[in-house]
Amino acid sequence: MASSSTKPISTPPFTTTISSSSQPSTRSSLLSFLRNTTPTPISLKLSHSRNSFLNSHPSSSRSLSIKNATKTTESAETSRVSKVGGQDADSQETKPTILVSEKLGEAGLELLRSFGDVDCSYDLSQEDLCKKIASCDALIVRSGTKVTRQVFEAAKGRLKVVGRAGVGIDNVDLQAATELGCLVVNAPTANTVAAAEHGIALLAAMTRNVAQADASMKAGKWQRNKYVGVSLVGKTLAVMGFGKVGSEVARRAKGLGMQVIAHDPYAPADRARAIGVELVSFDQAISTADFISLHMPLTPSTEKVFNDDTFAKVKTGVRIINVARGGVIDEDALVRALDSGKVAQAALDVFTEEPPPKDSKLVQHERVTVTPHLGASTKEAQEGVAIEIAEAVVGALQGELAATAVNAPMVPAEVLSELAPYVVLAEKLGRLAVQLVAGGSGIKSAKVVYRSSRDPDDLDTRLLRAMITKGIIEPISDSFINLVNADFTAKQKGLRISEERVVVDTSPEFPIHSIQVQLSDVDSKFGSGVSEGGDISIEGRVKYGKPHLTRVGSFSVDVSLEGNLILCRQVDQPGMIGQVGNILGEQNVNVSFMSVGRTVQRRKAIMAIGVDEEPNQETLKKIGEVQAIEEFVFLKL
Ligand SMILES: NC(=O)C1=CN([C@@H]2O[C@H](COP(=O)(O)OP(=O)(O)OC[C@H]3O[C@@H](n4cnc5c(N)ncnc54)[C@H](O)[C@@H]3O)[C@@H](O)[C@H]2O)C=CC1
Ligand SMILES: O=C(O)C(=O)COP(=O)(O)O
Repeated sequence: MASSSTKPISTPPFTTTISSSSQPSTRSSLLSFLRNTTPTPISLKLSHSRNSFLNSHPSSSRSLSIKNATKTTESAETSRVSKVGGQDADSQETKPTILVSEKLGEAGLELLRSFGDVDCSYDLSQEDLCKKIASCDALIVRSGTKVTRQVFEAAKGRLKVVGRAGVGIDNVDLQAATELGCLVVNAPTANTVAAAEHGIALLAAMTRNVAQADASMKAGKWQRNKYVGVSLVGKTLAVMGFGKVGSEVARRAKGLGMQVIAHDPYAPADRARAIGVELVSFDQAISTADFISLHMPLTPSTEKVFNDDTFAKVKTGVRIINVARGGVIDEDALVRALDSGKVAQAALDVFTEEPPPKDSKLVQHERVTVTPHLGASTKEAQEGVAIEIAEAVVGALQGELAATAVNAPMVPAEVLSELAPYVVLAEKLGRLAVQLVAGGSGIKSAKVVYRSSRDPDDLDTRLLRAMITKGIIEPISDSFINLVNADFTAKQKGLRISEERVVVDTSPEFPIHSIQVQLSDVDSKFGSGVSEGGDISIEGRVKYGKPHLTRVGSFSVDVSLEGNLILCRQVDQPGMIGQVGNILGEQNVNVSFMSVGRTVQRRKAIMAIGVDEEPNQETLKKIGEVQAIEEFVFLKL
């Protein structure tokens, strides 16, 4: 039962707080970012017909946590890893299965092996990949594996994370991954220098005909006049895509005495200026350059941006280097431009189809230098990439947020550690608010109000918003909801989430003073949860690093958000805490926290009771029968 020790927190006016019990650490809560927990709302008094949205059912028990995942998977290979059946998975030793479908650096493999069962199966056909994937928790790929919708569907919900050991994720169907709640992470930094160096190597090799001259000598020839090259110094290089690789190429090209211009619609001008590069329009870049080096990702908007029209605008005799993706060039158009002399030479590391057909005109072209997608292939880059991706995948399998997530809010580590307790709070508030909704009307809009003393630009709320969305959607959806697909699922369900920032005069040491979740145009099964404005309204704060519920409707309370929660509205009178506490105690339900909030003394009060266990129906019925209690609701956190 509750002890009578008072927690040293400042309570709002008219609020009494009694607490016992240890609280979950923020870290353990953090681990649940990518998990799916499934509360089932139960309410007695004032519980009318359930609205269509809520009616949709309690959510499934799928989870991104390894333990739960093995619980729900039925494949033969899973049972080899763990046969937990219907038992409590916590008591089982389970190891995740990680499929590595392309060669990965040894240091990364070691890290993965220390955590899970690693299956290195290279050169799998799509069919074999689809068969294998149903028994895998993670998949690690490079550019050679196509992770299609078919693969995600074949995973039947078990696959939690796809790790791309490199930058480009054009071989992964991100939309399918997101819809099915599978996190995609990449390793964006470890191969930047390798790719840039390869770009420079191709540039130099192409202009001095190194590959052609080498082949000629090996064929027994000595052709000094045939392989006269062109110089780089003083020439203009256009870097298309001024990101990590592009800017490193630019830096190196400047060292070779080239003039460098760049085109990138999203690159900040000051970064370009800092290394003496002018950002220009696409047309200006291609029409003034002697050399064009491609460094943009392959996306629907960059696919075949180099086509007949583009080649018509380039300087005659231009030389092209592509270490980005083959698909950004229309390869047939490039062959035409080479044949016509519009393009003098090309150096290509990447191709639309890899490997390209043996009779590819482009590969066979005399003025084209080719390498088989070697941009990232240095020992250093491969070790770095392997470690970067192994860490991200292991973290994701443990339920942690990945700083390199491609299809979930990505938050820098320092921001994440500051936001962590608010993230836990955000999900719990969403979860509580939705459990107060009664039947009759679907939830169409939710509003989140963040009160903070920080400048709006200084607070990134994407992660909080996603967690509130997850909290709202999860209890009312039969599909698997996590941080990855929460927004997508909310949109599918027609739920609009708006956000408002209110600047308050509190200590800027803390990023957020309070978070309020309001659900409008819905009926509540707990009338006291409705604010004066008519919305279901729940507000919380982080206190001493822990999430607290501080307001329900227009009642101030103060209860630590852990375990489960009972909210009662009663006539404010002595003995209420004791009566309810006794009922719970008789059933061995431990009270972890208790708080009474009232508007006017001896009139209405709200009692918020944190309970470790879930009271049975009998216990809840007894609480409902206490005379002074007018309504109450049991909520799972
Ligand atoms: N050949 C190889 O082995 C390697 C190839 N790559 C390729 O290089 C690409 C770039 O890598 P990073 O620099 O690390 O990525 P990044 O994300 O740092 O840079 C990409 C840049 O392209 C820009 N961009 C996007 N759309 C554009 C457009 N329409 N026109 C011009 N710029 C546009 C972006 O704003 C961004 O600044 C990757 O997406 C990958 O496809 C990367 C590493 C190795
Ligand atoms: O990182 C990238 O985008 C690359 O293209 C490298 O590809 P790879 O891992 O060598 O197949």
